[in-house]
Amino acid sequence: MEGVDHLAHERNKAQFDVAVMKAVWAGSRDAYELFHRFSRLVANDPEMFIPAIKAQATEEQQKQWLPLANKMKIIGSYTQTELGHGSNVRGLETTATFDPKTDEFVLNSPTLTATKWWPGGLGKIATHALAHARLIIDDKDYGVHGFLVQLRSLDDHLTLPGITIGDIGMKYGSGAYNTMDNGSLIFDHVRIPRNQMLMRLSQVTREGKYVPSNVPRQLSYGTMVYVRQKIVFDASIALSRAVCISTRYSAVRRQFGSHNGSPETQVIDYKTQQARLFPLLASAYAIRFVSEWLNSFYKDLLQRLEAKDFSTLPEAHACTAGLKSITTSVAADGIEECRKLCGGHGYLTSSGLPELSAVYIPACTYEGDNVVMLLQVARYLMKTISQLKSGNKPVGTTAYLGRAEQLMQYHSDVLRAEDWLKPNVVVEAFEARAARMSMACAQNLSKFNNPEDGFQELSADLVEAATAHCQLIIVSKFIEKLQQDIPGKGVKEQLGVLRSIYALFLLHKHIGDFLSTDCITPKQGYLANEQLRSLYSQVRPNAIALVDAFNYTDHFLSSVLGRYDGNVYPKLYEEAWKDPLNDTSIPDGFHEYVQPMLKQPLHHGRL
Ligand SMILES: CCCCCCCC/C=C\CCCCCC(=O)SCCNC(=O)CCNC(=O)[C@H](O)C(C)(C)COP(=O)(O)OP(=O)(O)OC[C@H]1O[C@@H](n2cnc3c(N)ncnc32)[C@H](O)[C@@H]1OP(=O)(O)O
Ligand SMILES: Cc1cc2nc3c(=O)[nH]c(=O)nc-3n(C[C@H](O)[C@H](O)[C@H](O)COP(=O)(O)OP(=O)(O)OC[C@H]3O[C@@H](n4cnc5c(N)ncnc54)[C@H](O)[C@@H]3O)c2cc1C
Repeated sequence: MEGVDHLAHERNKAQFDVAVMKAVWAGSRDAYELFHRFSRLVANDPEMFIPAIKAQATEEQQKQWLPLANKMKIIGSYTQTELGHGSNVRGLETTATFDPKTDEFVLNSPTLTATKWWPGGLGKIATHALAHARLIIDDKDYGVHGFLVQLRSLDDHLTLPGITIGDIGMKYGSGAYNTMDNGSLIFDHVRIPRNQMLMRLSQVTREGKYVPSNVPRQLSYGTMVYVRQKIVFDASIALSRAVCISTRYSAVRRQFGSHNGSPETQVIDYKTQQARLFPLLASAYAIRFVSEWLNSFYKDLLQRLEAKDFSTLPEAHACTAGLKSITTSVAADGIEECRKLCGGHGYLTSSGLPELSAVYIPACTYEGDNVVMLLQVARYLMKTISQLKSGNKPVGTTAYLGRAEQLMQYHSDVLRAEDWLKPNVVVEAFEARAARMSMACAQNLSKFNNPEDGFQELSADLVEAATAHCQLIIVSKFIEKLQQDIPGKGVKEQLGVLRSIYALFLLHKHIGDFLSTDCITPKQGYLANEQLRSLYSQVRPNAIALVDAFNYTDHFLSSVLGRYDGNVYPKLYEEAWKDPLNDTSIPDGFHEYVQPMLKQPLHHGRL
């Protein structure tokens, strides 16, 4: 029935102020108002290019290029990855050789594997590329730098001489990511003026002298730091969208349990459904809050960089790389789990979930493969530990490693299931687990003569240690969020429940880590699980209101199963009838191919 709210009885169960929770989810009341007024930002925003210019171009270059990019007079593509090299940026092969006679750089792709491959917008639309290439002066290789290269005529959009561009072809699924023209590009001795090398961080003079910057070379990777922190925020959107669909549908869907004609059981009431769904609901909130924190950390980094304070750059890199990795993996896996939670209907395009999954899963790869990113975190952790000996006191997200000795002695004092609700009890257990895993890696590394050999050999353990560290950050930031003043009836209580679910679910999932590092006993692990079950029951009456707090419109969700009004079945049926196969009752080709078979004579009563 139109106009009837089939989920009203669920909404009436809520024990908290949903309007206030909407503002908490949005970040502030103002952010909520803004969000309410404006439609969502489109994920594949072609402005990727612009942050890179801001980060790497001189003021003069910015004055020249940014107005053009902002007014869409030029369309740029961030062109870094090559056919043979993605993760290993230092291994890129494209060259930009300085020609002192003409005061130009000559861009060239010396091999097939040097072909630029993947950059978004490059295949068909971009007029310019921010191309990453090795700077060569007098046969000397100065490593990878950024160059602005015009690709296509601004008059007729035809490619310029020496440039071969194409689209790299269809991608996973048939959905929206195929509307993105990820491209391939070969340079054949393409000339650009010297002032089109981005020279904020290092310069090449008219005489061909390389002037290295007095700032860390890692600043040239600044765009990746910027985009990675954006991707963490994006993960909260993608996961919460899937969770919203799956939670609403789980309250609508009924299976089994009918007695004497009573309705069947709502599948959301099955404990197994809750144990799969509610941790994802909690994860969506956890990722949202950690992304909020990461964004403020990033803003602080920018202010420091302005003042030539580079002290937090390594931590910013480790946090953005690690959180990008953890949150996109959780979101990608979570979307797939949400699809399964919707049973067969989840596999229909009209559920919105297959499309969301196909568009989202490359987030685990782009802007840094997730394992490669965790290995960067592991390097940072190992470096931090190695500096402990020289009295360096770690700060920020690694401050706990400064208490490593104490954490090595830690044994959880949990006696009852409710003890696991205390934030300090949880944080200590997560700190001890992360510290012990990292310390064990550091100790094993010290047995190798060549640290790089050791790093390779132990890389699987290092990834696990990095994961434990990143999970600790997320748990801690959730706890810190709740230390803020949050008004509204029941809002803080509900967030407290979600915080505990998030932490205890992780503890349950990684129980092997906690037990093998001797941080908790099997009995304490059992108590954590007992507490988790009781928390699921507390979330149950609030589940629909907690996803309503995301404030997503039906248009944004694009899902028959996730409709706000829960009116799923008539709409599913209606959607099916929009399938072009249903335009005619006899399918194309039936008369040509199927009917002749049906008309073949029977032999002895058989075909
Ligand atoms: C604009 C809005 C965006 C909205 C976003 C939401 C939606 C997005 C939707 C679609 C977007 C799709 C975008 C996709 C775009 C791309 O994929 S662009 C290509 C991205 N490519 C990568 O991410 C490559 C990954 N590889 C790397 O980052 C590096 O090669 C590496 C870090 C793995 C290794 O670099 P290398 O120089 O070889 O490093 P090391 O020798 O290991 O390290 C040297 C030191 O530098 C430190 N470091 C490394 N990276 C950074 C960094 N980014 N910032 C600061 N510092 C860094 C590293 O820790 C080492 O430090 P130490 O010497 O102290 O140990
Ligand atoms: C949808 C999409 C959009 C993209 N957009 C852009 C763009 O706009 N611009 C751009 O320049 N690029 C873009 N890329 C490219 C993207 O950044 C790279 O694909 C990404 O950085 C991963 O690099 P790779 O493909 O070389 O993976 P590889 O490094 O080849 O990864 C293959 C496997 O090797 C493993 N591996 C690699 N190195 C190590 C190591 N050191 N230790 C252990 N394991 C390792 C990885 O974990 C992975 O399992 C895009 C990619 C995708 C999928």
